[in-house]
Amino acid sequence: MWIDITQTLTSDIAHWPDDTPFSFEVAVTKENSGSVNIGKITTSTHIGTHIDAPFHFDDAGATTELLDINRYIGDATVIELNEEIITRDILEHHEIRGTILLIKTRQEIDTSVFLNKVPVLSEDAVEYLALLGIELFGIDVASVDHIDSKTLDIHHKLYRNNIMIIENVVLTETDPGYYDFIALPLKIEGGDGSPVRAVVRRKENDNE
Ligand SMILES: N[C@@H](CC(=O)c1ccccc1NC=O)C(=O)O
Ligand SMILES: [Zn+2]
Ligand SMILES: [Zn+2]
Repeated sequence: MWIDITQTLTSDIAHWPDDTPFSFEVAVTKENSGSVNIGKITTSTHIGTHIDAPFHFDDAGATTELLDINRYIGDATVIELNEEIITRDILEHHEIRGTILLIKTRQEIDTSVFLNKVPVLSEDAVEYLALLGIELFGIDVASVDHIDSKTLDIHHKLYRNNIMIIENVVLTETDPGYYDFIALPLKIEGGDGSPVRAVVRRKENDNE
């Protein structure tokens, strides 16, 4: 069974301060058109469960339509941590398999609240993930850097180590373990990121 680990896009879903909120409306109604309802969305690309294209933090980085979809489908490990700074030493205490690591740091998520305090990886933790062969890093908060960071050091460090980023995954219903994972970005030309529909399926055999 596939498990949805995506935030629902609602009119009150949290957005970055001063950023574009998410909105959906039925812009044309069946009554008016005589045939169909037609929706219209307005949103930041960094809304809810989403991926960051490298162009988000590097003008020379790849934009959304150029991303390799193979990075966003694969074998994932979910681990649960409570530390504010996630170091290599902490990660070494967990058996991480596959190319995707998802870190669960929250037992409850209110998607209408923008959390200002988030756990972050240390630089040596990023190097360790690269050493393990991780290609996609995900976490259940709005950013892989401190919320007030202007330099986005961990975004850049992950990028330099060839690790892509997914933020705001919902892991409240997901126990630590090994999963198949899919979360595909929209093919937005010139895009700096994209909301995704992220799903996981527990591996039947944990030795797989
Ligand atoms: N790096 C964040 C987004 C981010 O930093 C941001 C998004 C919208 C408006 C402002 C932002 N950062 C401001 O300092 C992210 O990856 O979603
Ligand atoms: Zn983002
Ligand atoms: Zn980000």
